[in-house]
Amino acid sequence: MVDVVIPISVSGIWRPFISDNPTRSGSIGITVILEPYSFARVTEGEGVYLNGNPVKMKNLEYLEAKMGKVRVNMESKVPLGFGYGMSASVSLAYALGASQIRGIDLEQAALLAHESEVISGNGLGDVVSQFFGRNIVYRERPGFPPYGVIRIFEISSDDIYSKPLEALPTKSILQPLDVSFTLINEFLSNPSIDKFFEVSRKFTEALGFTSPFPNSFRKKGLILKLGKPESDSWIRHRIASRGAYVE
Ligand SMILES: Nc1ncnc2c1ncn2[C@@H]1O[C@H](COP(=O)(O)OP(=O)(O)OP(=O)(O)O)[C@@H](O)[C@H]1O
Ligand SMILES: CC(C)(CO)[C@@H](O)C(=O)[O-]
Repeated sequence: MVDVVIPISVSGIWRPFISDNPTRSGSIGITVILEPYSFARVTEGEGVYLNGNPVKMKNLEYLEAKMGKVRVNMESKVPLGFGYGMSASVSLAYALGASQIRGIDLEQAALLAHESEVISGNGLGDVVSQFFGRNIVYRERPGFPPYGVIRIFEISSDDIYSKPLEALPTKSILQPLDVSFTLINEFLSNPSIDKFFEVSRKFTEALGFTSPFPNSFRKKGLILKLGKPESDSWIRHRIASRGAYVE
């Protein structure tokens, strides 16, 4: 029996880089790593369950084929498909848990989770950010290390809120926009939580996603907001100071 702990990841800027090699594919961009963590118990058996519901996705078929079947019971405070990087979290939970049961190196398992995300088209930078990252992650070069390169910004906040709106496919947000480079540089010139929200709002608006709330942006099917909202129906987050780990 293995317990795995995984943070949420929400990208505010991204630019896809897809090649024939899934290890080298991914995205550059800026991503905030958030609590609450998801918890997964991985055991011998089969079937992946998120908050008691069976999960079927291509990522898991890939991981089952590469690592053999295991059973994953996962609990998360945020839903799958909205933009919280949950497909990467489920894949990482599977891969990290199975690695301990089958005697596979942890980083090799994370690579398989990254490949499963790229091949299924569900995510590009989430596994790298959740596994190697914490706080705010700048993916300078796309792909899994050593091809991929990340830089971590030690920024903290416990004043972040999200509102899940709807599940949307990742392909609806993969249009490559050149403005991503300008906005990444804008963040790098003054890295702070306020700047992260400012550049993320500009980037997601350029993609056609708008938020009616102040100090916020819409990433795919969710709104991420800095500062307490007027209504209570939001999920509260703290920036996570640790990436995914096996307990
Ligand atoms: N109940 C469900 N709701 C949403 N998606 C589901 C569900 N069950 C299985 N899926 C599958 O889960 C995957 C969700 O991947 P997706 O990348 O959209 O989610 P995410 O990781 O939460 O978002 P993002 O990658 O934008 O952060 C899809 O392949 C979808 O088909
Ligand atoms: C493509 C993406 C925005 C989906 O959440 C994410 O995986 C990322 O930042 O690469």
